Amino acid sequence: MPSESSSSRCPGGGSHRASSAPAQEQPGDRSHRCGVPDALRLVARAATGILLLYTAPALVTGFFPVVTAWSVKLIVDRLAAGATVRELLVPALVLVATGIATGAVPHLARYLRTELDRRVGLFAQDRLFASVEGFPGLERFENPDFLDRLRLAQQTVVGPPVAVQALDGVLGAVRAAVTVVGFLGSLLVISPPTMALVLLAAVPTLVAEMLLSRRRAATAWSIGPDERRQFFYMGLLANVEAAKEIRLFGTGAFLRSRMIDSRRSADAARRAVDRREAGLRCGLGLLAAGVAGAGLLWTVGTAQGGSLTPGDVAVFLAAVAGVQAALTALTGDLAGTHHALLLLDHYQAVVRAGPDLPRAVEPRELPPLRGGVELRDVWFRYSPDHPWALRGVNLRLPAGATIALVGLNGSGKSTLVKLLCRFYDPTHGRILWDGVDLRDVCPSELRNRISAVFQDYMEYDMTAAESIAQGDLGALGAPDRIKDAATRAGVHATLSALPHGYDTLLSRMFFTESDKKDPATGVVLSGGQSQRLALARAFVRDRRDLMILDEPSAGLDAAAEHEIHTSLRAHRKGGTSLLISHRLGAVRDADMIVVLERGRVVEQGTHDELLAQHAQYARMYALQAAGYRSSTAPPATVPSQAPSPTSGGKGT
Ligand SMILES: Nc1ncnc2c1ncn2[C@@H]1O[C@H](COP(=O)(O)OP(=O)(O)OP(=O)(O)O)[C@@H](O)[C@H]1O
Repeated sequence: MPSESSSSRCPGGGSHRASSAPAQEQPGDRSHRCGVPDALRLVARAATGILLLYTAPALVTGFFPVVTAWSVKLIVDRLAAGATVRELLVPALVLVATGIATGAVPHLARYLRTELDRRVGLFAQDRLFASVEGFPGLERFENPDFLDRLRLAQQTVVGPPVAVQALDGVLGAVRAAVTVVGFLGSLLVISPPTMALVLLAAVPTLVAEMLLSRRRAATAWSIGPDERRQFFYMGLLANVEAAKEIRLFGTGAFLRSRMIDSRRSADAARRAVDRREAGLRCGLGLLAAGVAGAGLLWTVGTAQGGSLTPGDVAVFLAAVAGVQAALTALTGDLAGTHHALLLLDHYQAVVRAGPDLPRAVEPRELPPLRGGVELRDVWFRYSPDHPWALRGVNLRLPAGATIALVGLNGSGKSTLVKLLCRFYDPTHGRILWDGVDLRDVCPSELRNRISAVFQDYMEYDMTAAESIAQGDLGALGAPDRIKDAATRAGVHATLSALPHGYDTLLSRMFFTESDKKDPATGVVLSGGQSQRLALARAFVRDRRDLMILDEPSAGLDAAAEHEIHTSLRAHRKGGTSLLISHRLGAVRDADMIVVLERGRVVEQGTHDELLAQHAQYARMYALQAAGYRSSTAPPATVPSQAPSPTSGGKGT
């Protein structure tokens, strides 16, 4: 169990506190729900100065419609009273100034807004991926709920960041509220009955707009699955990997119809809301026109009686239109803010998720491997809902030995490797590195001592040298190390012959308009060559204590796999290696072969010892050897020394 005491630093792993991994948050979990202050804090941390510059004019513009109406009123009233030019000058200048500001401020605000988007986007993106990079384990990457949340969180940082959208919504709502209050206050001063009339007309608008925005938000969420399906089919139809099967199986039309069905279904939901919105807006328009008309008749009549001035009539008309427009904007802004905050929830949940593995308070140093790695009664399942992948594994990997792990599909080989790298912790039991429990060491320190090629190795869209140096970034400035690793992986000749040698880009993704026709811009390696490149990536860091090759050679022929393992042993004399392979002949020279079956170690020993046991290993080996014989008949009995399956088909 992780020990508990004061905090200390773990290189690359953050501070250590005794804590178990936080419970997996679900997308529906609202315990950390974001509010406007969270959005503001994020924007302020990214760009305080621009935030202040942007906020002030954005709010001031709320007064413009009211100031304009009052200026018009004063001019009209003074004109009607036969005022002099001097008396008209001030309201006229205010009107002109407001007009200029109304024309200029939006452009300035737009520039500040885009700058705010850029800075907040950069800050939020860096923070999001720093958090993701900080998860030491793999569980979250294999959890569909978390992946869904991560996908939504990524959406919040591409395009206009949602924190700025939330800020904009709030500013818009405040601006609209300022306009409404300004007009109502003006009418209260001029004529309380007209204010009551405008207020009365505003209530249905407000209610209708709120209902509409709620329905729009509900529709946006309800069509989410349809939209995701649509994107899935779009991606599939444009994907080079899928293209082979789609063409061969002739499923293109089927997939396209599914994509279109998803779109139709989403469109139908949107259409229903649009229709409702159109009907309601027509009603609101009629209501506004009715109120404006009735109010106008009343105010004109009152003005004729001398109780209201012509300017009061102008303010009334501006107020009816202004309040309706401001209320529509207000509800739209509030709905926009609500939507942005819901998305920000996902962002914050990822950023605040914390490490996904328990952390030792005082991490122990991991010494270079002297004795060995030992698994003691290790049980593991991916979650309580999953069956056990490892069931009480007891195994010792002695330092300096080459150990092969074999077994049928699903027997737990890759799972065991994931535990050795501490991508997960055992559910029960312990893994000891020279007696030190892996739970008590910093994951980054452990991984510093390990090199590996995984079954699902990566292909990087980088130059050949950069791609190999991903195994050890220190090799970036050391071409000899890169060449040595490539030579050992049997890919040096291929890479040297590329248009720019090791500096050739292994991708056709990043060409520009000018060099897109130049084949030297980038090349695509074959599957087997890519696999050798992945091996070179592992070899470039092979001064590590433990080398793991998890089926590194599925794309290579049997002889090539044998050659790789032989070369590995020669270069790693004295080093500890764990080899996983389905080709038993390729690993027959290992110091120890361990057979896994349904998560249990069922046999272990040297090749000869295991053959002598006439058990599962011997059966598997005989079966594979039979596949290499010229005769297709299975062997009647298990031979004591079957021919090597790596003999490349030149069987007996
Ligand atoms: N991410 C995962 N989530 C849930 N179950 C998993 C996950 N990965 C593997 N399993 C399950 O754990 C068991 C062991 O799988 P594992 O990949 O370790 O087997 P393996 O021996 O490496 O198989 P193969 O030879 O096919 O690579 C299998 O039942 C598999 O379905």
